[in-house]
Amino acid sequence: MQKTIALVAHDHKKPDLIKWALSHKAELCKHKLVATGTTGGLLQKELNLDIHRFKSGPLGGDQQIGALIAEQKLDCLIFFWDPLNPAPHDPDVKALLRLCSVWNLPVACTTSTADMIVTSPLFIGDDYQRDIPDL
Ligand SMILES: O=C(CO)COP(=O)(O)O
Repeated sequence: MQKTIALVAHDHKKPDLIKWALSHKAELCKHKLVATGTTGGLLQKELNLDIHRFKSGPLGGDQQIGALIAEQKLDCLIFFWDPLNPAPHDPDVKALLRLCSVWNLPVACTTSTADMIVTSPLFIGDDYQRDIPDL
């Protein structure tokens, strides 16, 4: 089943995300891809895939992706945030990660976790239904 996957990386982590996405292009191209602005532009160029680009993270892109989660329109987030450099929009970053926990969304913040998510039979198959809050 086609899923919607969001791809986001902070500036120092963008090379890692591009490398990771190239190595999983065969799986990623089966799904609908969305991204924050700058990340999406780079990925589009490197992967040559159609990617819906939201606003840049500091301009509200993280919040737009958060809204997708709250509306149950997102299936997975790959978010390589930067633990070594402060972001001006840190509250937005925190809010996005918080919503992943609220909605039990599969989220990867490292390449190893991202590898495991997109190669998991639970991700690739159609049967797995994650629990979502009954609010
Ligand atoms: O800041 C970001 C995520 O918090 C990413 O935004 P960009 O993809 O526009 O750089």
